Amino acid sequence: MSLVVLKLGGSVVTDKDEPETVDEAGLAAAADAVASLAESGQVVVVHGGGSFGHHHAADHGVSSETGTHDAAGVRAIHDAMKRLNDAVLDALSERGVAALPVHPLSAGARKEDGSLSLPLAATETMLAEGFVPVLHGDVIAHAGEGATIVSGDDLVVSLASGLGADRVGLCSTVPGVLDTDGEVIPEITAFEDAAEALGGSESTDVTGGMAAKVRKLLALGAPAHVFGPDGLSAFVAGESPGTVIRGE
Ligand SMILES: Nc1ncnc2c1ncn2[C@@H]1O[C@H](COP(=O)(O)OP(=O)(O)OP(=O)(O)O)[C@@H](O)[C@H]1O
Ligand SMILES: C=C(C)CCOP(=O)(O)O
Repeated sequence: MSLVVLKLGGSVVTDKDEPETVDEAGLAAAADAVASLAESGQVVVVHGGGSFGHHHAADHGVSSETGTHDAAGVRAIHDAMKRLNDAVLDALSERGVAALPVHPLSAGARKEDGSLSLPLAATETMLAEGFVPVLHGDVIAHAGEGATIVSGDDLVVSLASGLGADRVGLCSTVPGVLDTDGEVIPEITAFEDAAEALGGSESTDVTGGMAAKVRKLLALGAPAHVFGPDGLSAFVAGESPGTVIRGE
């Protein structure tokens, strides 16, 4: 059975500029797409932080590299992500999807060099039993740093390579990776293909926006599609909307 890893960008399922606000229309469209994918194969969902995780992370001075030992701060970030995760799970379960949460804080960790170790037994067993695991960008224990942020994009890379995904999709608010004229770049095989056009994110985002996304997906070694909400149904249909990123 085919396995799809789909990331729902925080900017798709939340209003990124209003603290802790779900984008109901964006979430509904995304949940419809997951429901269609789940009818025909296995799917792992990952969602980003949007206006839930990033504001709290910035307030506590925590990023992917800079950690904290303040347990209250870690909980503030994690609890916000759990609230968003609950909203995503509710939207999926309303559509009959057997969605279950996997919280990275309780499952994985980072080594001193920043590399992510994400045990996959829970996710794998859920898939085998017909569930749809739903992970999320989170705060995670990091050797020597206390706890740092793990982005949904990092989780996608670990999941896709560890589980041997057949297709990877990242749904963001932009229709793909854009060139300096604002046109979608159809294919990226090296960072230089898009370096000039790759800035960070326009909103509060402690994990690096589109440039970091492209770097991580190039390291994946499997094709990944970056597309906007309008590309969701094409991705579900097995087409190739937006930008395809193929690592070496
Ligand atoms: N060349 C580019 N093409 C497309 N988007 C770009 C480019 N350069 C910078 N960006 C920014 O990257 C953003 C997408 O990355 P971002 O990490 O915010 O997406 P996301 O995955 O939806 O959100 P989150 O990190 O909350 O999950 C766009 O909204 C845009 O502001
Ligand atoms: C800020 C937090 C907690 C999650 C970040 O995940 P991302 O939005 O996928 O980068």
